[in-house]
Amino acid sequence: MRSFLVRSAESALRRGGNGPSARRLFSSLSAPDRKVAVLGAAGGIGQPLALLMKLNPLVSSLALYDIAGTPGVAADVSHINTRAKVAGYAGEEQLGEALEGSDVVIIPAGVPRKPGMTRDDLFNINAGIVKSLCTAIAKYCPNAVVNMISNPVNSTVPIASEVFKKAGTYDERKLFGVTTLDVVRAKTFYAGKANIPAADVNVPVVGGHAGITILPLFSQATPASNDLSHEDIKALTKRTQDGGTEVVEAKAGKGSATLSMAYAGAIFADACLKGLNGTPDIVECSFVQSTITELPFFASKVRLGKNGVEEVLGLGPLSDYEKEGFENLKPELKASIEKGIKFANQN
Ligand SMILES: NC(=O)c1ccc[n+]([C@@H]2O[C@H](COP(=O)([O-])OP(=O)(O)OC[C@H]3O[C@@H](n4cnc5c(N)ncnc54)[C@H](O)[C@@H]3O)[C@@H](O)[C@H]2O)c1
Ligand SMILES: O=C(O)C[C@H](O)C(=O)O
Repeated sequence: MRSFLVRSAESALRRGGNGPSARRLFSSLSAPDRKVAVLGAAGGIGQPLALLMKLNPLVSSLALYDIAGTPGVAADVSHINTRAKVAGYAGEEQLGEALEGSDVVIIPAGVPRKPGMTRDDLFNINAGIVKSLCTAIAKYCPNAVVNMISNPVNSTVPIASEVFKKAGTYDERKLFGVTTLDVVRAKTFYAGKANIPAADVNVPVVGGHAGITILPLFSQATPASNDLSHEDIKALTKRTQDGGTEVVEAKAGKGSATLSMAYAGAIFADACLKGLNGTPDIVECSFVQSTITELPFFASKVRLGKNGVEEVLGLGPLSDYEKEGFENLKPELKASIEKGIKFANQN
């Protein structure tokens, strides 16, 4: 078994990996059995995410669930000669079986934006979807780590927390809003402007996942660049905050980011799996229950471990521009969190 894993990881590296992220994604060589379930697996994110999770040698079992279409996706992905055994589940009656025994559940289920919409415009449809999926998670895999991708993340994560609280299964260390795409974008845009290889760059992104609630901390970017003016930093911040809208407009009615999101989702799920497996020093940004501000949820760097969140890390020193952004984002983020909590308790 070990030599199979070594060969899978090495050949994945040879084929695709040339940076720290790719190396981290494919690097573990002797791993315990781990089941990952993707809910919404037939969708624009779900399909490439299923592919990337099938390539991850940390995954031994991959359950692909959607309301329809998953048997085809599962048959297709299952022919790839990597470790994970793949099964497709379609329709609510198969949801329990898809979830049972899962260590990590990734949720990209729900409708995406069209041009002119905000993420909050998705609330009415996606809140109900997330609520019913989380009710099933509480029943069938209450100990799983949950990676919430469905928008609006600033509200869907609080909805999930309330559902789990009501079911008596809430463990704040195991609920994550996936904000990795904001980090991926901040790294790419910064690298482009500073003329640094993208794979070498790190940029924390804090706050939430919508418009001004997305706060990239370019003052903490590594490697530091002395070539960027304040105007450059403002433009990079705005582009990171509007990155989702940039894709929605370019797709012109055919949805939002799917491929970059699948990449970001795979990076984050890999970090969660590494944490569960006891790999030390796994740190990613994520929207989690937090006490680093007065808000109950906030995205920041978190250290991942055997139980999910091991430590919520502080914000570090902020520039004056970032301090202003930090104060400005709080009212909108607070309202989105409260909206999610209210929905979960009234419906
Ligand atoms: N967190 C992020 O950074 C981020 C990035 C991109 C997109 N998103 C969000 O992810 C979600 C999905 O985007 P997409 O482009 O994949 O959309 P999509 O429409 O292509 O796919 C969504 C899938 O969800 C499925 N679905 C709907 N109801 C379901 C249910 N009850 N159970 C299981 N599956 C269900 C649909 O059948 C569909 O296959 C959207 O809400 C989008 O806004 C988040
Ligand atoms: O922008 C969207 O609606 C999708 C996603 O949240 C993104 O950031 O790309």
